[in-house]
Amino acid sequence: MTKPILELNDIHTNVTTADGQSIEILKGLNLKINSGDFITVIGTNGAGKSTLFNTIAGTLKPNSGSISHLGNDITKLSEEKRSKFIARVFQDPKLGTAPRMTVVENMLLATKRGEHRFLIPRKLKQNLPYFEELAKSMNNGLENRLTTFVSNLSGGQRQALSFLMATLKRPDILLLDEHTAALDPHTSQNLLAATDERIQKDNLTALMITHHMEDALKYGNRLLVLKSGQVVADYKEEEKKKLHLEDLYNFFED
Ligand SMILES: Nc1ncnc2c1ncn2[C@@H]1O[C@H](COP(=O)(O)OP(=O)(O)OP(=O)(O)O)[C@@H](O)[C@H]1O
Repeated sequence: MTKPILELNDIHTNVTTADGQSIEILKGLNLKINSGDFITVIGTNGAGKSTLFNTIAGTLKPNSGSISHLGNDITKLSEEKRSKFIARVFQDPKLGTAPRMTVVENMLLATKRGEHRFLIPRKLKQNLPYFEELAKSMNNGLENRLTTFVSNLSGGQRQALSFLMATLKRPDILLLDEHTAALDPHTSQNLLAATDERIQKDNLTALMITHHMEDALKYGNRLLVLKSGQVVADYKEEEKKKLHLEDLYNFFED
């Protein structure tokens, strides 16, 4: 059998509060992610969803437990080194892009994720048709703003750019941390549709945190429910297809 692309074993992760207290957020979390999985992740506020992403990305180191990537132990690997194979898109449109650079300059930098990065004007010209095609695929006019400074883009265009940048150099694991939450409903649905299309087309492995149960049901082949720092449900393929909104709302009661 092929090795999981990522495996988390008995992960315990603490965070330090403003008054210096260390509190355990992930409490013995286990998860196996297979190549091509598109997993939607839901759970109450404070369930540990972002802490899970921080632990996967290496922003936070677990107190105990292990993480392996294609069978190799990466528990102690730095965030920078993990960025060679893990890409992340955040909720905040200001994160993940360089505001004083143009759209295409940002895209060129993204082709070197996890490496030393500098801009070569010749490469920019060579890649222009490809970048334009990618921008078009986002269906929000980004292709008409290729030489615009990122700070002048709309929130939706900026998030679409962040998403493209995270996927330009194929990541083994793509982490989408409520990447459409700051957008209006129409813009959000547009970006989600473009996200899904790219994930399917490139057969990417992705985890997507969302507070919208409809989206959690609609997208992906797997649905994970987090509660108090543990996985309390993990619906795969056929099981997920049979789920209804009420089934998910039940997890948010008490
Ligand atoms: N860096 C930090 N410093 C202090 N507390 C933190 C930190 N990160 C997270 N926490 C706390 O840890 C708990 C879990 O947070 P986390 O962001 O992982 O939850 P979440 O499931 O993503 O929630 P939400 O849906 O609200 O984003 C929360 O109580 C949060 O306040």
